Amino acid sequence: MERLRRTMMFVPGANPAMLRDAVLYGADAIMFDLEDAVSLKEKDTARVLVYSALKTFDYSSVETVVRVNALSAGGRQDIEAMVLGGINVVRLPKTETAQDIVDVDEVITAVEKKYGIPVGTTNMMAAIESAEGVLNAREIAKASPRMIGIALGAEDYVTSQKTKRYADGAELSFARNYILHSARAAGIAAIDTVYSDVDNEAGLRRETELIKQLGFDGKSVINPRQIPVINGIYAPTVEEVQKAREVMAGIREAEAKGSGVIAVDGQMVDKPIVERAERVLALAKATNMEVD
Ligand SMILES: CC(=O)SCCNC(=O)CCNC(=O)[C@H](O)C(C)(C)COP(=O)(O)OP(=O)(O)OC[C@H]1O[C@@H](n2cnc3c(N)ncnc32)[C@H](O)[C@@H]1OP(=O)(O)O
Ligand SMILES: O=C([O-])CC(=O)C(=O)O
Ligand SMILES: [Mg+2]
Repeated sequence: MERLRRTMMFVPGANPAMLRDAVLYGADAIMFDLEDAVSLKEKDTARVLVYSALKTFDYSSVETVVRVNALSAGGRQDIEAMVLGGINVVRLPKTETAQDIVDVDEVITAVEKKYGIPVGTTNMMAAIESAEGVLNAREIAKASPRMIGIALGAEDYVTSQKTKRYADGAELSFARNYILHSARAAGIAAIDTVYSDVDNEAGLRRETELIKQLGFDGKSVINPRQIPVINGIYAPTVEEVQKAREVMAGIREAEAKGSGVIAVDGQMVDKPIVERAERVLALAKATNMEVD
């Protein structure tokens, strides 16, 4: 089973208490922020704080991600400190072109070589936050073998589209679908954007149901209260697990009889349905549900 990326929690890099406790809340990934959650005068402090957090705290149960600044705005120093600190993934915000990814890849490679870290150790992802970025998503997703995912950054995106976020998400429909297709075509993860209204649990639920239906792996998160809601929506239900087990038992029986297709509860079961059942069981196992 591929790595779970249901919840990636932003943690402002200049906040020592949040850096210390971030791992406690059950997010699949902790995303240290050196970009928009950090004021200009705190940029250097945040870089040092996140570096020492990486060296001090045990993040082994989660994937560590850092949102760096643009290469022209301190990103080189960010990357050097984070790669040296052992970060798992560098996330480039406001990615516009595949060349942006190639440029960051080169900086990471230079840092890995400088410190004797095997080249390729550090993964990358891109946040896409503009029309240009969305239209180039397909090339961005394939721009480096380090790429593990692409994410929508909807707050900047709607601003650049001269709109705002609405409850039904219609303004994000094209970007979400294009980013999702680009990620799937490249064989990497698709991560949906943050839900900024932290006190609106019903709204978060609606949005998460929608992006799960589309096929996203998960969402970026800004507050610990959002994590159990999203992880819960992504967990398979007991009925889904039961159905998946019936499908697997049925297909084993059919294969024993030399057939590739059977009916379970009046529904046709063939290869893609078996693949989905396997995914449900793997997801159930990964989320510690009882499967057998
Ligand atoms: C458009 C973008 O770029 S989004 C990405 C950049 N933005 C961010 O990173 C924002 C991150 N989130 C936050 O700063 C905060 O959650 C806010 C400002 C949205 C809300 O703050 P609050 O109302 O104080 O949150 P809340 O009361 O739920 O906090 C509860 C606890 O969780 C902690 N917490 C809140 N958010 C986070 C976080 N993102 N990471 C780690 N810990 C957090 C708080 O420190 C608090 O801890 P405590 O109980 O030990 O004091
Ligand atoms: O990447 C995200 O979801 C947060 C962000 O920067 C944006 O929405 O502009
Ligand atoms: Mg943004």
